[in-house]
Amino acid sequence: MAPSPHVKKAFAAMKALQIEDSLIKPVLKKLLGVYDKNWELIAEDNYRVLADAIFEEQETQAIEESKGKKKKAEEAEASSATQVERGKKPDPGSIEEYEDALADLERPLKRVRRRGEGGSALTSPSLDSSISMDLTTAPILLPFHPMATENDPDAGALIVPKDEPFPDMPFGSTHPDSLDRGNSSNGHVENLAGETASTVDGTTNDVTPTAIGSFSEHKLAASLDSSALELASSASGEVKINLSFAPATGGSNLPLPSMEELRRAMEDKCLRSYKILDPNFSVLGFMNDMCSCYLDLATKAKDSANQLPKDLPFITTNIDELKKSAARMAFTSMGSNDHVRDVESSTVGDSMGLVVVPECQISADEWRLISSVGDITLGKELVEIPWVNEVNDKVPPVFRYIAQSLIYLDAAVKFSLGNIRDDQCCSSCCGDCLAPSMSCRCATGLNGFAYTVDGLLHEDFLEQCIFESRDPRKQVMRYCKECPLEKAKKEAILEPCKGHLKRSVIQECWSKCGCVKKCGNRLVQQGIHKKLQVFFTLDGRGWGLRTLEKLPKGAFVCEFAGEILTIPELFQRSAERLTSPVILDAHWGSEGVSGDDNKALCLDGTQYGNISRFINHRCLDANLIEIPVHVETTDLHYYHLAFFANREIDAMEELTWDYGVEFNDHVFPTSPFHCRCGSEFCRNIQKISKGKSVKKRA
Ligand SMILES: C[S@@+](CC[C@H](N)C(=O)[O-])C[C@H]1O[C@@H](n2cnc3c(N)ncnc32)[C@H](O)[C@@H]1O
Repeated sequence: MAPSPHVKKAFAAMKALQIEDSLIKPVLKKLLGVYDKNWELIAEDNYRVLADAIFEEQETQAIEESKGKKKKAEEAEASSATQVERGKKPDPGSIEEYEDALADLERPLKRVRRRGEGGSALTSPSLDSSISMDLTTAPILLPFHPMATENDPDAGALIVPKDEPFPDMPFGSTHPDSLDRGNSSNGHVENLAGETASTVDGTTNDVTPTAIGSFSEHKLAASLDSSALELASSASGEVKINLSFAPATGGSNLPLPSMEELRRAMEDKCLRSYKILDPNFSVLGFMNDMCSCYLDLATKAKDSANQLPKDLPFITTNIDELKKSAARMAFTSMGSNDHVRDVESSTVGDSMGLVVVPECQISADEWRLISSVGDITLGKELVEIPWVNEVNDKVPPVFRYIAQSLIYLDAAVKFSLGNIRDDQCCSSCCGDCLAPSMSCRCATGLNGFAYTVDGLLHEDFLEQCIFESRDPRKQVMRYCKECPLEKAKKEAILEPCKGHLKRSVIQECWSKCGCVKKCGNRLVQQGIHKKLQVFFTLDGRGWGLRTLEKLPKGAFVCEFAGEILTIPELFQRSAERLTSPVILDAHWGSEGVSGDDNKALCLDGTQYGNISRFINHRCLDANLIEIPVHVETTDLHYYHLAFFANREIDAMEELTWDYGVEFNDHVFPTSPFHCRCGSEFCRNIQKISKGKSVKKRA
């Protein structure tokens, strides 16, 4: 009979994965039986099920061998051979025909997957009693250990899982008392019934029962390599994966996802991320993804933005690992030595088997960091802004995301309706002030309407702003009688004002206007709409912000939000720690601007800030321009600082703005940096002497 092309293809696919022919044959035979010779299913995803099944078979064999069951395996093999000998009619396309043809092919024994990595068995049938993780049926135990609080005295009790399909399985669990009692911390793992489970070194311990259940004797499988996976297997080969799940403090009221939801989310993630047979697939990454998915599903269901950390759980295969990076697992291949160190330092006892994860607390800031992988804004903007790090294992600095600037302490910012004169707004109009039929008073403001109906800056207005900031011939300087910056230095002799650049400003419709929220003259106050991403730069500038979509010239990107500080507050703060201030000096030196200490303001986005705190500096030819925007008050001391694209910006381009810093001149007491902007106009290279204007930013 001519060789079946199906079988031939299957062998070729496995050979490409450097799997020995002798391993393929028995497994393929079984698969044909399981799948009722449905080649379509077997061939899916480049014979994924076959590869998975072979890996499983290998693992099964390894386990059986170690348990002294080699003999049994040989019998099974012999029995299957006898069946063939007895003249059982070969299946159409039987693999026997290909043995000869494939016999002389090279058969390197290299495994596709790395040590410590398991095959995904999410969709492949389990051929024998092999190790598998079937999320559709196998329970994933989530021991939940809230600490008892005044309001919830019951917290701290173990939650007993419902309807365990595998009642005789031991579990690695994090007992709330495990650290205190000390008797469960030395190389043994306690099952849910409080019985003692054997560790891999065979020692046992007695533990006071704390929950229901009865367990037969099983050996605990060693965790894969030194990873933090908590796996337990029974003699029959069933495996349970323990996700330690505990709140940081207090109780949890998260609407937890079902196992089915989790399975679907993980499958989706695997399909997207791992491309099935990718040699880089790792179980550890998979497990961490699963934890992240679980957390995502749970926190999405509950407005995570408003959650206090004490209400939220953390889920971990190893808490230190997760603390360090939720995204790290997905973004980088973690150094194995690091990982071992993490496991060792975070586990109690020296068990090489299941690890007992101590009840860890994570700080509120760490929690925010972990949970913000998908959206660094924590849902506080209209759009999600993810962060990625494809360079190293760093996570973004801890800060509190605020979409709008907030007064720190003494800043005298007045938002009052009385401040807005009737002739400064369009109280009689309705709808969209940019609509052609509208004659709106705001249009007769300083610059008319700055925006087009398409939501972009008018070209001529943008050009004017660009000239004002870049072209010394167009720059107008204003000088304070007593400059707040000089005053704040508190030097014996007050230095004269160095001058402040006069800038064109935008006046948006404000609260007294009768137009709708969606009015075209309310662009900045409508918030971020562009797809942005925080990423780690390759050239030593730390984190940066880039756009994931093409931005037209004049598009609004974001505003600079931070704490509103007075200048004396800024100087005091800068003496204590690093600040990233933006001075709101666009009107300084003009009429109507007092030298009052509490009215000269700046924004500091270091601790409380928005996405703009990640925008790096570029000398002169940055692609963003910052423009003052008056939104809720006519008070010239306070305005929003909005970033617009000053040219068309490609998707994935980094967004930059010129901080206005002169690298050889330290007006503000903040840390200077060595500029790596790469611009041909870089002031750090040219070492231009004293600047033309007061720095906007230190
Ligand atoms: C507002 S932060 C920008 C985000 C910052 N890269 C981060 O990782 O958080 C300003 C700091 O970024 C770094 N930075 C920004 N632009 C830079 C440049 N052109 N060259 C070198 N470092 C830069 C400096 O450390 C600077 O103090």
